[in-house]
Amino acid sequence: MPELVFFSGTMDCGKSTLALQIEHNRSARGLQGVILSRDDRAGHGKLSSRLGLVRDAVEAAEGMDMYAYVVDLITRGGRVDYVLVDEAQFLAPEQIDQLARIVDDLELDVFAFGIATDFRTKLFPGSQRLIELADRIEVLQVEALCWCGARATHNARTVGGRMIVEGAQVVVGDVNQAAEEVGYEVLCRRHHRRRMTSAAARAGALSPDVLPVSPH
Ligand SMILES: Nc1ncnc2c1ncn2[C@@H]1O[C@H](COP(=O)(O)OP(=O)(O)O)[C@@H](O)[C@H]1O
Ligand SMILES: Cc1cn([C@H]2C[C@H](O)[C@@H](COP(=O)(O)O)O2)c(=O)[nH]c1=O
Repeated sequence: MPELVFFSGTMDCGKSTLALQIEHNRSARGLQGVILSRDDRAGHGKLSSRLGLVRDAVEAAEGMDMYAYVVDLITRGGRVDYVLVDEAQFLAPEQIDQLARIVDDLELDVFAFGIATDFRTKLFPGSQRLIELADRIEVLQVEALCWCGARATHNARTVGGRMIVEGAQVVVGDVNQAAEEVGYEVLCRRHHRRRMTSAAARAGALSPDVLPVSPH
């Protein structure tokens, strides 16, 4: 039975790596996938992993009808055995509905990879729709860790290592960015709530009175 599967986890937990592995294993057995991505850090039309692998992908642009794209490919004689989408959090909810229609009407597996929540802990609209529609949600087994050693469950946006809570929902970026650049850091909920990034924790350790921990 074909499925819509949402592989989810924090940033930097191995989602793109798994996407590339799934594609590799299937293509090794002669299966042909449609590989889509949206706003990958490596550029438009790319699917990249921090392990260093990168491959070409179809850019899942704003307004693109995912169902019509696959139907058109098949109508023109192309072979499609499955569909894979990275950075699926950036898709519009209606594009997720189109992915579900690919599963139901074309009977193809669709594998979507993405983070569920943004730097303010709010669901991305695309991820919300995936949670609503997916046959299965898989949480990645390789845990990203907070600086305290606990499992990281949330994504923080940082400038110079300090957590910020204002700004646009979508800002393409990476973890471990140089100071002053906008970047991201994965944290456990406790430290996300306290806005305590690794840099803030280091500063707190140097002068314990700098960062009183709010009980709220
Ligand atoms: N130098 C490295 N050696 C081993 N593993 C690494 C290295 N750099 C990154 N990784 C692994 O890659 C993971 C990030 O993979 P990636 O697919 O880019 O994540 P995601 O798509 O979830 O943001 C890290 O959690 C880590 O396990
Ligand atoms: C938390 C958060 C992240 N983003 C962006 C930053 C990256 O470009 C991607 C996540 O990529 P990854 O492969 O999972 O590391 O999402 C964003 O735009 N807004 C956010 O709040």
